Amino acid sequence: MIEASDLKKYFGSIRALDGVTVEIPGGVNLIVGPNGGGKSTFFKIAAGVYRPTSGRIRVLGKDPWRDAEFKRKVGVSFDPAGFPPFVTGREWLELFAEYRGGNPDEVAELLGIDFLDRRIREYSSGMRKKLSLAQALVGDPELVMIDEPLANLDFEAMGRVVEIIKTLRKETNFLLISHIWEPLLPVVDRVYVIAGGRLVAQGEVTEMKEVLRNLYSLSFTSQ
Ligand SMILES: Nc1ncnc2c1ncn2[C@@H]1O[C@H](COP(=O)(O)OP(=O)(O)OP(=O)(O)O)[C@@H](O)[C@H]1O
Repeated sequence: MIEASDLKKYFGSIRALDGVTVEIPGGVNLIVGPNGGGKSTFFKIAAGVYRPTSGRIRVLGKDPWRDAEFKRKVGVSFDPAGFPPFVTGREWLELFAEYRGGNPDEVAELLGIDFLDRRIREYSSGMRKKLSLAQALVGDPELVMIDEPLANLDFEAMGRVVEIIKTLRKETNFLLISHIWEPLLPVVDRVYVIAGGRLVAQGEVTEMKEVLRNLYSLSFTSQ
């Protein structure tokens, strides 16, 4: 689904990604790692937002930076999400539905969104997160990429998102970045740890539970 080879992204002297080689198969894939480790940079290259400094990436067989067709097959939710303030949630989702298909009302119902006709500038952070998730899901894309799917959500909404992934994983692939990884583990297939601009661990979720627990307790004991 995603293949990267010696992928690098430098911002001046900052080596945000410093040679990542990875093959991410279909399924539900979770990227974790410390703040500033390079997760979002990898995500943005995979989403076609950043051009790599060097190296190669293919997502669903396409070059995300160059291939316009790519955007019809992939739904993306960034964190933080950027929206134009004066449009309504419905108008925003209609833009995505226009080129990817799908129905804004259906995806809104799935996420428990009952505020589609209000202007986005009136939304709370949790409402913005839900709209951003809806934007990634509308039109049933082949790959759904979500940066922080559970951030800013209440417990009910978190449970709903986990259930949505559980249902959709039969026909859709996911690439997730999440600091809140524990609720996601039951629906995740594989975990990747990016730190210091490098891929430092990867594996099936069953093998990675211990690695995750160690990372978590290390980050507490080192403070
Ligand atoms: N647009 C940018 N310009 C300059 N430096 C950047 C830019 N984006 C990221 N960086 C730097 O690249 C490094 C990796 O950042 P990145 O956002 O990829 O990390 P992350 O793992 O997603 O972190 P977090 O968990 O805090 O979101 C950091 O040192 C960051 O300061």
